[in-house]
Amino acid sequence: MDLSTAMWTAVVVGAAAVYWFVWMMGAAEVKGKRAVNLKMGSIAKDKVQDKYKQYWSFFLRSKEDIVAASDDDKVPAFVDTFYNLVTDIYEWGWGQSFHFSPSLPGLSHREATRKHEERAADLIAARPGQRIVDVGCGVGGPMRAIASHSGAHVVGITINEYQVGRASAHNRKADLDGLCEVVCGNFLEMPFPDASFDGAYSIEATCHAPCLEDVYREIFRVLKPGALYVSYEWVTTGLYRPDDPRHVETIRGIERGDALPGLRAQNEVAAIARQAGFEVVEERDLALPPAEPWWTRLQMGRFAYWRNHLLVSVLAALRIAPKGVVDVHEMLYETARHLSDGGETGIFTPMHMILCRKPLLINQ
Ligand SMILES: C=C(CC[C@@H](C)[C@H]1CC[C@H]2C3=CC[C@H]4[C@H](C)[C@@H](O)CC[C@]4(C)[C@H]3CC[C@]12C)C(C)C
Ligand SMILES: C[S@@+](CC[C@H](N)C(=O)[O-])C[C@H]1O[C@@H](n2cnc3c(N)ncnc32)[C@H](O)[C@@H]1O
Repeated sequence: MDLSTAMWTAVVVGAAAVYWFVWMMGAAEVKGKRAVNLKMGSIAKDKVQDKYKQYWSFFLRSKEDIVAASDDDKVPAFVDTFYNLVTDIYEWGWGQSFHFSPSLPGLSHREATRKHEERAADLIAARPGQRIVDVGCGVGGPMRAIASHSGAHVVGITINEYQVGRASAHNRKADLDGLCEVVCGNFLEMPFPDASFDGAYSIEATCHAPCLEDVYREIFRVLKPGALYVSYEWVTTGLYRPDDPRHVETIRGIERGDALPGLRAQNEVAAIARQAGFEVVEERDLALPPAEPWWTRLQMGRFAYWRNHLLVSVLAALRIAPKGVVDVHEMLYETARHLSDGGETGIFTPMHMILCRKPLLINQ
């Protein structure tokens, strides 16, 4: 082989390797978002790093510090920034459903995710002709699963405008835009009339509210009397010891890497729901045995994280992705470690299920 043939062979093989690395290895589990298309929501490319720093210094504080600085009301704006920073990375590396689910032997992650979503629809007995609200809908993975499983009309609300665009595009692509609708708004002040929904659900979303009672009250307001509401809550369990520094570090790690103004304790949730006016029908940690661990999906991807880290670093160096994407990716990697510690030690669950009913007769 002469020199020029060898050089051309090297160029072709190199290009094929780069193509394979970026497009095949870096492809989203659920196709639709690829590494080369990573944006940071509606943040301009040159502002990503600043926005990330602002986010980080806000959530680096504990709940007590946020409250002491009277910064509670700034939480939704920082949660919005968070989702500008992470939405594309989540979609690329996890899929269109931004939540966990128990592993189900013999089923893929995607199938297990779907079962967890359909379970929510079944719990509130969603059916055709009903209007259901999805409180904190992300890019609509659960909404599409629930609408097609139940035949109900689902209206999702998210604080993040970029997610509204993504969710609406996915709805159209899935031919579900007749049954699924997305609005941008704050779930603490929803742009919906009183008693306008037949049911509601929230999947791993209300943990972003500084005060759980406020969001539960708002959901209560928009529900018709007799309607059901189910939530999958992020909480610390009874195994959490606030005097154990390793427990505290795990929980603080989960809070700062997931835009949470302070995790609540599992045994507080039902009392809060009652305080908001609901009857509590059922309450259960869906992560408890016989459920299989939800956190193994995070651990099994160690190699994938390193591959992804390399990929985002290359894309940022080539200025295809914004510079700050590497910081955000690193933050998520750390967060994954804390989440899986939380799962393994049992001090944290992302799926404390609470099923509530708005009473038919309300005592004033
Ligand atoms: C409910 C919430 C989000 C839960 C999960 C969907 C996300 C929590 C942590 C995320 C991730 C961590 C590691 C990332 C990895 C480094 C990257 O290469 C690919 C994406 C990750 C796997 C990413 C995916 C989504 C999470 C699992 C919170 C915010 C209330
Ligand atoms: C972890 S994601 C879960 C999304 C979706 N439930 C799912 O499982 O795919 C949390 C969602 O809550 C939304 N959210 C957080 N705080 C909010 C607020 N104050 N008002 C409306 N949406 C909010 C975020 O924008 C995001 O869409």
